Amino acid sequence: EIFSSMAKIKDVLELVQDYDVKVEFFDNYIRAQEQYLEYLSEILEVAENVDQLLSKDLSPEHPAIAFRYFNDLNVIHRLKNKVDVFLDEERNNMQFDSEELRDFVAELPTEEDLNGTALGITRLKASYKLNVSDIANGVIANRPSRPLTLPEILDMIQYTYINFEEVKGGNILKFGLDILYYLDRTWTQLTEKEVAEILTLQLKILSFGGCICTHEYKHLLSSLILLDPNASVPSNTHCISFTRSPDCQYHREEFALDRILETFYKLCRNEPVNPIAAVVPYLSKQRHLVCKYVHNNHPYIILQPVQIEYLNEDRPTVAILHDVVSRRERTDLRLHALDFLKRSTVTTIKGRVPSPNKISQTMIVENAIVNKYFPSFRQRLLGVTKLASRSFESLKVSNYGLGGGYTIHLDLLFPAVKHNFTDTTNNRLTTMVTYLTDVENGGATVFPDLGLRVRPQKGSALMFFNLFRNGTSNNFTKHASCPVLYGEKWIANQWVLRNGQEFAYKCDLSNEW
Ligand SMILES: O=C(O)CCC(=O)C(=O)O
Ligand SMILES: [Fe+2]
Repeated sequence: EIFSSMAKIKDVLELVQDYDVKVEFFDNYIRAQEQYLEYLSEILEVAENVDQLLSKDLSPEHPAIAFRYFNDLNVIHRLKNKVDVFLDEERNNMQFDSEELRDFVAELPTEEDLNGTALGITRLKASYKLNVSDIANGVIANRPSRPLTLPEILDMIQYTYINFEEVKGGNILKFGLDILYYLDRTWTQLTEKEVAEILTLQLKILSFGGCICTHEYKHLLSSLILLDPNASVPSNTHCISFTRSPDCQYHREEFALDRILETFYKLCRNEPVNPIAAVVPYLSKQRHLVCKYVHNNHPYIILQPVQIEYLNEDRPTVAILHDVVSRRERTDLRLHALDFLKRSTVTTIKGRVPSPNKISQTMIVENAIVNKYFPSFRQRLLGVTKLASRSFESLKVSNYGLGGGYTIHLDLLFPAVKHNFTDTTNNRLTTMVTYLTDVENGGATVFPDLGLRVRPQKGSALMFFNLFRNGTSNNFTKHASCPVLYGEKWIANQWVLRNGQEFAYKCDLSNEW
């Protein structure tokens, strides 16, 4: 009882005064909890959004849908710092595992992923001549999805130009401008703020292209200033070399590509192309091309011979080996690879960096593992090619990403010595690209010089010889993977080195097969 003693009443009041400090603590605590709850409800909102998309059975193999997922999930990632601060201050007395939340957030797509996705879409647009209205309407490869909202499109364009300096390219500039012009023409109820945003982006892109003195730039600029006199105007900081005409008409024209790129893209779109003149004499034999069954008396294929389909008989030999990987092996290889996949990299003066030419993740399956877990696959390749097993490299499994592909290249380990006739380096004699999946749309392997296009067929291997008999590089084998337009592409590459094949493939001084 307190009321019956004045001394005790005073005591209580003093106690409350002492407690002020603690009140501040509670105040902070509650505010932090409120922020945290706010953060969690933002996560929930995004998760519900994604859930709703997923429940409509919309596949992330659809580039526009993938962009939308990433854009949504990135919202959570951007709040990462908030949750980190909260968790670090140990004010979390929530009923769930906060480390788990931290791990979850760390796995979500970053700005770099959004940049990569947006660039993937620009690559698809350029290589497959996609039309901007389709992209804006969420239609890719005739697969529909919900039209992108204006903020989503603007986000997509913004993300395209993050790290722009590193990815300079006409098609990338053209992508943003094309979509913005499309928006300009089609959006009827844009707010002033949205128009200003579009104008700012247009100016920014034009300035990337070094076009700030043009009539067009000045015109856009005056419209922007009218809308927002305080607008911060992007200035020309990057004057890049591909501005073709002084009045910057490039956004209305297609970029001129060099012949080989042009051929590459045409092959990707399955348009007819002619092989280069130098290989025409060797292609004449194509009339006699055969499709044959081979077992070479090899125990693994004697009961189930392998069908070889020649696409080019000579200089270089290009063939498809049908059904060399079983369904079980294809699934097991993919499952095995999944945990180890790493972004394909190249070595530069700055060390190993993500390869701009190969948009995929890869992993190596060592020979011991291949021989133990995938013996039939290995044996079938040995049986059909009659090559010596000691020169088989480890298997390299790759999975391409969004808009992922591999630009034109030769499969040589030592490109620097490719014209040296006294070359004794142990280069790659044979490539076998084994397709572990079909690809719904895109993702063909193409040979621009030969005018050849090979559509991935699960279980089959595309085989070609990279070297002439004298050991020098056959540059007609340059090849590329078209970007995956829709679906998923998994391959396993089996390279076979030259040394050790002296009996299987005799060498001589000729540069012929
Ligand atoms: O993915 C493809 O179709 C080709 C792959 C390739 O050329 C390579 O990995 O060297
Ligand atoms: Fe290759």
